[in-house]
Amino acid sequence: MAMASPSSIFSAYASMTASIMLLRSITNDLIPQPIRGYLINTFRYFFKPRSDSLTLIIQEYSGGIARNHLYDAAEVYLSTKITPQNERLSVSKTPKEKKLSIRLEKGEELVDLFHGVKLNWNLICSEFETGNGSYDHSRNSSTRTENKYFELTFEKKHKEMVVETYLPFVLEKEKEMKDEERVLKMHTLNTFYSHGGFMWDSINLDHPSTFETVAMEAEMKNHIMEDLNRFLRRREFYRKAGRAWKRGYLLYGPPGTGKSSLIAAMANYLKFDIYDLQLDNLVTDSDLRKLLLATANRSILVIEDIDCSVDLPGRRHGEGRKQPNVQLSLCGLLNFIDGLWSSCGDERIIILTTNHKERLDPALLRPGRMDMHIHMSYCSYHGFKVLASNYLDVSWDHHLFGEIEGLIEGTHITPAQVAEELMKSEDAEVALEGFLKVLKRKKMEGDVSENDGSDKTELNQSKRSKVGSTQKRSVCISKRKNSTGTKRGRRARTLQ
Ligand SMILES: Nc1ncnc2c1ncn2[C@@H]1O[C@H](COP(=O)(O)OP(=O)(O)OP(=O)(O)O)[C@@H](O)[C@H]1O
Ligand SMILES: [Mg+2]
Repeated sequence: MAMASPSSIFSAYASMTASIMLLRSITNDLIPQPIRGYLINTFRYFFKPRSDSLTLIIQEYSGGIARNHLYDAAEVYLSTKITPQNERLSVSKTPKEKKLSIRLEKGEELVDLFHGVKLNWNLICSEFETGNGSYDHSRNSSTRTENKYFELTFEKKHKEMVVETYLPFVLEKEKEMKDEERVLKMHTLNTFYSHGGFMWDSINLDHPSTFETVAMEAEMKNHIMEDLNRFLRRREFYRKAGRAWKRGYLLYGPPGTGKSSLIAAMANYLKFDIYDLQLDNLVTDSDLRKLLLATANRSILVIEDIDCSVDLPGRRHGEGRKQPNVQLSLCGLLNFIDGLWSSCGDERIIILTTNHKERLDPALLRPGRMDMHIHMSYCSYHGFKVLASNYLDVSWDHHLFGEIEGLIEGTHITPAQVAEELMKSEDAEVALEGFLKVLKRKKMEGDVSENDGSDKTELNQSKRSKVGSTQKRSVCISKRKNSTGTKRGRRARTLQ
C-alpha cells in the first residue's frame, strides 16, 4: 500500500477538523451531549487520515479510583527530562520529602530519545462536569473534575519496543529514583499496651553503615550483596516455585563483630525499613501475629540475640511458657514467619542474630529455615584496613600496617575494639601506635580474648547452672530485664 505524503495527511486532517467543527456547531443545540460525542467520535474514526504514528494514553487513574502506577512513574521519570523549552512546571514538597519535586505542568510537551527512537510526551488535562454542573455547597467545591493523562506518541513500528522495553524502563527508573530519595524507618515496639495490642513506633533510620564501611572479608561481602540482589530479582521464581518471597539470614558471632552494623548496611543497600522485634516484651502468639501483620513489604524484620533475649519454649523443651499468662512459643514464631506472615507480603527479609549459634534451638537451624548463616568473626587484617580508612583516612601503604598485619591475624580482637582504639586520636600516627601497643599486649597475654563479650550469655549460663530448674525461667527473665537497658541502649546507638 502506498504511503500518504505528509502534505496530503495535513490537508486531510485540516478538512476533517473543519468538518468536525461544523458538525459540532450544527448539532450543539439540537442533539444531547452523549449522542453528540458518539457521533463526532464515529465521524472522526471513519474520516481520520491513517498515519504512521501511534499514541498511547496513560491515564492518571486506572479503573476509577486506583492510581495508575505508569502515570506516576512517567511523571517522576519525565521530571529528569525537563528542558529549557518547557515553560510551565509545578513545584511541590511534602514534609517527608528531602527535596523539592519539580514536575511537568499540564499542556507541556517534551521529547525523549530511547535507543534512537523519538518519543513525544504530552501532559493533557481535560475538565468535565460530574454532576449537573452546579456548585456543591456541602463540599464547598464545584462539581467539575480534572482528568489528567499523558499522551505518548511515536512511530507505529516501535510499538513492541515501547511496550516491552521503554515503559518497563520508565517504571524501573522511577523505582530507582524513589529509592534514592526514600527516608528509611526503624520501627520498634511501643511498649504501651493498649486497646488489646502493641503498636510499632517509627523513627528515621539514619545509620551511616554501608557495605563499604563494614569490616568483613571482601568475598563474604560480595556473597551477601549478590544473595540480596538475586533475592530481589527473583519475584517470578518464588511465585513459580510456590514459595513465599522471603529470605532469612542468621548472623552469629561474638559481640562487637558488626552484626547490627551489617543489618543497617543491608537496610541501606536495599532501602528497606527495619522492624526491630523485641520478643521479651510480648506475651502471646497473638500479639506477635498482630505485630507481624502490621509490618510493611520491602522490610527487614530483625530479632536480635535470639538465644538470650527470649527463652521461648520450643520443641526442645516441648512445653509452654511457665510464666502465667505467657503463651509465646518458638513454634508459634517460626510457623507464623514461615507460613502466613511471609505469604501475606512481598520482599520480606528476616534476620536473627546470636552470639552463640550452638545454643540455638535446632528448629531454628534446620535446613530451609534461615537461608544463609553468616559468621561475623574477629577482626582480620583486611577488616582492620577497612576500619583504618573509615576512621583515620590513611592509605593502605602506611608504614605501620606491615607490623599490624603480622600481629592481627589470629588475634582475638573484635572490630568494635579496633574501632575504639582507632578513635582515640585524630592523629593517624598516634592512633595506630596505640593500636599496635594493644595488639602486642594481647600477644604477650597469650591472645586471651579481652572482653569478647561472651559475657552476655555466659553470665546467663552460669547463673542458670546455679539455680534449680523451676527458677531457671525467672533468672532468665531477670537477666533479660537487667540487660534490656544496656542492650537496648547499645542497640539504639548502633542501629539509629
Ligand atoms: N564489622 C564491623 N565493621 C565496622 N564497624 C564495626 C564492625 N563491628 C563492629 N563495629 C563497630 O562497633 C560497634 C558495635 O558493633 P555492632 O553493634 O555492629 O556489633 P554486634 O556484633 O551487633 O554486637 P552485639 O552482639 O553485642 O549485638 C559499631 O557501632 C561499629 O562502630
Ligand atoms: Mg548487635
